[in-house]
Parts: sequence; C-alpha cells; structure tokens
Amino acid sequence: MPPAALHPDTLWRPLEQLVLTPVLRDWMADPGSLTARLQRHGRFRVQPGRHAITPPSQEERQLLGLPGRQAALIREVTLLLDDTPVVAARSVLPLSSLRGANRVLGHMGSRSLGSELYRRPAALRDQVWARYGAPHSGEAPCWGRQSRFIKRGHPLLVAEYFLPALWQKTGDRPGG
Ligand SMILES: C=C(O[C@@H]1C=C(C(=O)O)C=C[C@H]1O)C(=O)O
Repeated sequence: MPPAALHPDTLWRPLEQLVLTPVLRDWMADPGSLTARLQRHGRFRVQPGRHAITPPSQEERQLLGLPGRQAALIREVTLLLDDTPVVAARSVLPLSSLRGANRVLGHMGSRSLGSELYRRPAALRDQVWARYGAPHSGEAPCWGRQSRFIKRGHPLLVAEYFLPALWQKTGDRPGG
C-alpha cells in the first residue's frame, strides 16, 4: 500500500491507521521527548506565541474527552533550532488539569513543556493522531502529530507540526 496521499486532511486520524514512510513514522511514533530529540540537532529554543484561556475546538474536546464547554489554556509555540523554526506546536491544557502540582504546566513561558511532562511522575502519552495539514489557516500544509498526555491523572493535548526546515536541519527525508 503506498504511503498516505499528501492531500491536506482536516481530521486527526489515529496514527496506526495511516501508511507512512519509515522516516515519518519514526518521528511520528517516537515515544520520547521531541525536545530532547531536537536538542541533538542544534541550539534548541522555545519561542512562545499565543497563550490564552479559551474554549478548545470541538475536535480538541473530543480528543481530550472533555465534557461541555470547559475552558482550557491554549499554548502555541514555535520550536527553533539555531534560530530556525522547525516545529509549530499547539497545546490544549484543560483548566481542570492545571491544579495542584500540575499548575506549573500553565506557566512554562519559554521553557519546553516536554521538560515538565517527562519529569517524574512522567506523563503517559496514551493516544497519538496524525494529519497532513496547515498548522494555521493559510499556511502551507505539513505533517503533524497530536498526542494526548495524562499527567498526574489529568489529560492535555500537544499538537506538533513538522515544518520543512526540520528535514533540512536533521538530514532526514520524510518523502517516499
Ligand atoms: C511534549 C514536548 O514538549 C514540546 C514543547 C512544547 C512547548 O513548550 O509548548 C510543545 C510541543 C512539544 O514538542 C516534548 O518535548 O516532547
């Protein structure tokens, strides 16, 4: 079966349902910290972007299993290697997941969310979806993965879009 057709897809599909090239699957299915993996390829930095408390999208609520119109903290960042954007990320942190020891997740600033998620008690990444689409409307499509993490029993979503410069920086080739 050929790799998944490269037409933009609005839906996030379970990773195991997609036929991906070996390189893409290696990045999409990597169980470790993306931050730690990127740090092997250059000077890593998190550039914070939008940081707002707002209702998540209908799809995000479904992926989170979040009832009703509960608000969430939306954190959008760009991950840079040597000042080059390589990943566009959007995290959805339900306010109910930011209580007690999890509060720190809502105040990460330019620190990587991964540095907290993989600190003990490490978060469980219990579901991964993928899509080929634009990180933000009007942008060029690229491959993205969305993970659901459970940290101290509470869920949060992290979507990461692999920008074209990632493949130049790492020397990997996502194509067929
Ligand atoms: C989940 C991780 O955290 C990374 C850091 C992010 C942030 O600081 O907002 C967002 C996406 C992730 O790639 C990771 O490093 O694996």
